[in-house]
Amino acid sequence: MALNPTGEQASSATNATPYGTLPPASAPSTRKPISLPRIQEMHTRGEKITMLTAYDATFAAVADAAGVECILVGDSLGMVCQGRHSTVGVTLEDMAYHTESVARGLRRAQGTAWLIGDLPFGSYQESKEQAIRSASVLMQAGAHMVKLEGGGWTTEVVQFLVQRGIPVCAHLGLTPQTVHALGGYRVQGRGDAAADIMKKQAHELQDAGASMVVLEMVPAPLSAELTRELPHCATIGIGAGKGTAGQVLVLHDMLGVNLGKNPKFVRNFMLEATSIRGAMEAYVAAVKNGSFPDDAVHAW
Ligand SMILES: Nc1nc(=O)c2c([nH]1)NC[C@@H]1CN(c3ccc(C(=O)N[C@@H](CCC(=O)O)C(=O)O)cc3)CN21
Ligand SMILES: CC(C)C(=O)C(=O)O
Ligand SMILES: [Mg+2]
Repeated sequence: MALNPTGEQASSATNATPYGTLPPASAPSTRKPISLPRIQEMHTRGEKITMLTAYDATFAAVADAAGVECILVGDSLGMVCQGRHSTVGVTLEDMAYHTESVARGLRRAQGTAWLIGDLPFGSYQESKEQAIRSASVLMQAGAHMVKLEGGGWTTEVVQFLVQRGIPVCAHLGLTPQTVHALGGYRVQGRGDAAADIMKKQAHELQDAGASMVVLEMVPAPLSAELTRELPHCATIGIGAGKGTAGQVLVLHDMLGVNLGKNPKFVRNFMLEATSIRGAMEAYVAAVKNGSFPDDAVHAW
């Protein structure tokens, strides 16, 4: 039986290719594209936002069909696709290539996901002007939003991009591009002093117009507090407990395929599914109903 790219049985053979049957180009989409106002509304209502990384057209289309609302073309591709030990070596060209592939996949599948492109190390640190040049490359590759790591010095960069019409996702806590300065992939924001700095940075980023912020390896009480304190900036947690507006995982991690040891915040959703699409659906369901992440495993 022919399968279309989203893993469903094809209903007609009108769009057959040697590799399977594509949905007809004219098929009306029943879902509305995810927009920034929709993400804001989910945050306001407390409906959990789901995000997964994807690096290619097919996985992006399957994640979209599984109901994942946001797809991040993460610079984690440097680790999971390129085999690096960190994300530091990833270039803007690499990010543009994968962003274009994902954007094409979503277009072909008539996907509705919100597409976020990660600005890689070295592509926004030099100046606001460098940042907007780099962000433009990812937007022209098909991203709807760009993400950049760090707080404090990034505030004016975020404001510059947002004022020029580029939606921005910030990223606080463990910022993998600065792993060498942080001394390893470890929890951030522990203790009152570090928590106060993160809170200040998060408020500045919201005020600068960041409409999302990834909180990576942050103590659960701190990320829950930030989520309540930032009504205009949806918090997306990874190893940050269940109190955030949404969750993100690296695609390969949640499918149980890896080159080494997984971070302990990862859950392998293939163990409760019989297909990749099923695993993604299980992830969406678990985030929506609050059963992922799990308090015991994901508290720092
Ligand atoms: N496959 C993959 N998954 C990710 O979540 C991920 C990437 N790659 N690449 C970019 C960053 C790097 N991240 C990482 C990488 C390693 C750990 C890790 O080893 N954590 C250990 C040690 C914690 C500690 O020392 O306190 C853990 O047990 O969670 C965590 C996050 C998260 N991101
Ligand atoms: C882990 C997420 C948040 C990320 O930045 C990436 O995949 O690069
Ligand atoms: Mg990243």
